[in-house]
Amino acid sequence: MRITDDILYVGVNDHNIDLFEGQYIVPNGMAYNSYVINDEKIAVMDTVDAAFGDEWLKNIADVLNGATPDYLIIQHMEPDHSANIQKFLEVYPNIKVVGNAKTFTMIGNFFRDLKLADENKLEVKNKDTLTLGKHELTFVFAPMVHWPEVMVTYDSKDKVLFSADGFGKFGALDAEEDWDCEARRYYVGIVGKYGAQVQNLLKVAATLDIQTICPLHGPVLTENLEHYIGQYNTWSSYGTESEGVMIAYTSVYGNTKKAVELLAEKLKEKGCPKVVVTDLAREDMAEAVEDAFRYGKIVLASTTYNGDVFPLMKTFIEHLTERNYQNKTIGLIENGSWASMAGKVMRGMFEKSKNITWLETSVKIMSSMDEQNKADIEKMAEELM
Ligand SMILES: Cc1cc2nc3c(=O)[nH]c(=O)nc-3n(C[C@H](O)[C@H](O)[C@H](O)COP(=O)(O)O)c2cc1C
Repeated sequence: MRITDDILYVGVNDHNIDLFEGQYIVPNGMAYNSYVINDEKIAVMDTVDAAFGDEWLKNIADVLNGATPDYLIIQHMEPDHSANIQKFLEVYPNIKVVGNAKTFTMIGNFFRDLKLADENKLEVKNKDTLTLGKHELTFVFAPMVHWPEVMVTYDSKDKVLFSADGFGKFGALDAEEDWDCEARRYYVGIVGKYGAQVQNLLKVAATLDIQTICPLHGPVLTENLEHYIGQYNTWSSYGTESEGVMIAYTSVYGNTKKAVELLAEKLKEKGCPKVVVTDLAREDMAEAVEDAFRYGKIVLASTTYNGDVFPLMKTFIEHLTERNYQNKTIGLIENGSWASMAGKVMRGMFEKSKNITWLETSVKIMSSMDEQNKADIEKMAEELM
């Protein structure tokens, strides 16, 4: 695949993957992207997952027609991108691996048998440039987006931003699917905690003339870049992407679920633009977490369980607070049969979260809804509109 006259795609699709990063289901697989910049000097941008080393090397050889690369640029050290440095050196022993000080420390720690000679290393500092001929590359450090050694690379000739894991998504490149949905699940799940760092990077990106974004996962972005950058701006500022309400619940015997259904019905009656109801025991957790970040208003409804909140709700809230959940309006529905604790625990879990607005109305059910609960649900729906 040709991206510009001189930039070629040499990545791979993975349809064998079980879980991405040990926890995310990827029904449409995963792509590990890699690119060749073909100039007087030839640079390869990142490697791919260990399982695809041979396929990747073949892709490179196919586009190089016998030429030899000069540089292997390592933007990010997660092994799905860095696993084949050794393999690459075995085929091209005279190349220089380009990275920063943190990259080289991580190479040593991840790959104990890989002894990089000084002549195989080119250490760069933030904003350093590397000229390949017509192409001048600028390395922009992006610490904690989402690892400390991450750097992105800007090619001023073709106006391409190689964005490391930024602008990536789940799904192999041969899968036809909506970008926003799987890019949001990827972003919130994997980078969500580091909104402030992404905002810093977006500020630098705004100073560059970018016509193409080449991420390490997901499709190369060539059109409508304002949309993708706009989405990243919303996500990283913990803004509201879509109007509506998300209701996440757990229920053992179905009484909390009934209250949730009533609330959803009331909201729809009142014309709420979107009501998303999520059963935390049955939905993909990453999908639920993604929705909680997407909407500005959420309602958490949970049973009390052994003097605590139901475990799946606890896990869900931990997923939110761990990712710096903020700027949201939250309502609570709790249920207990003798000493309800769920509401108190749920609220307490957001103690350190910034800019949370609590609905005035909360709903406290004793086993099953009574008339007061129904009236409160009506009031809660009113408040959410
Ligand atoms: C294992 C277990 C532990 C529970 N612990 C408590 C508790 O500590 N306090 C309480 O008030 N209710 C407790 N309950 C009862 C439920 O919270 C209560 O029956 C609630 O109404 C269930 O709502 P649901 O119909 O939506 O499942 C417990 C239930 C189960 C199954």
